[in-house]
Amino acid sequence: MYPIQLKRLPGNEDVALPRQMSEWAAGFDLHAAVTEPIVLAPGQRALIPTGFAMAMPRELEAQIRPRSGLAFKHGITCLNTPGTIDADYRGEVKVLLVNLGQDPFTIERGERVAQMVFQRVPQVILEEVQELSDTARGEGGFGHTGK
Ligand SMILES: O=c1ccn([C@H]2C[C@H](O)[C@@H](COP(=O)(O)OP(=O)(O)OP(=O)(O)O)O2)c(=O)[nH]1
Ligand SMILES: [Mg+2]
Repeated sequence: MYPIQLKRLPGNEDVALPRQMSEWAAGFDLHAAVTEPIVLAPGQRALIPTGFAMAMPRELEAQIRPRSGLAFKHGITCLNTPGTIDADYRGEVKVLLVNLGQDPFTIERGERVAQMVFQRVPQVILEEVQELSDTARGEGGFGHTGK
């Protein structure tokens, strides 16, 4: 269990903090902290505030992912999915939504607009070399094994 600290930002006492909607849910749903409803026209994007900031151990990241129900029913998704929350970020968590549907979609205050999944990030060291190890795949990619 990793401890994650959440800080509610002023004026958002009425907006729920991230929460799991079932006991084993991978994602914590994020609630919109918009001050008034936002109408997203087809093709339009908007940065949605969530009303909180957080601190997590450095070996973690948080991914902001779409909710499949909003995507399926309304074409609402995260433009930068999965969004990346760095462990050292202390600003408000925001959700970049885009409307890929055919109808305007209204985002109400308190509505669940996305979900946040925590992941461990391996610590790595990048080193520049002149030669890479040989493999059977070599440089083959982008479908070279067939359809
Ligand atoms: O969906 C997102 C994506 C990012 N962020 C915040 C947290 C993250 O740590 C920071 C930077 O995100 P990212 O690295 O994806 O954006 P960038 O364009 O590279 O900005 P920066 O130069 O600030 O790293 O913005 C969000 O609140 N929501
Ligand atoms: Mg960045």
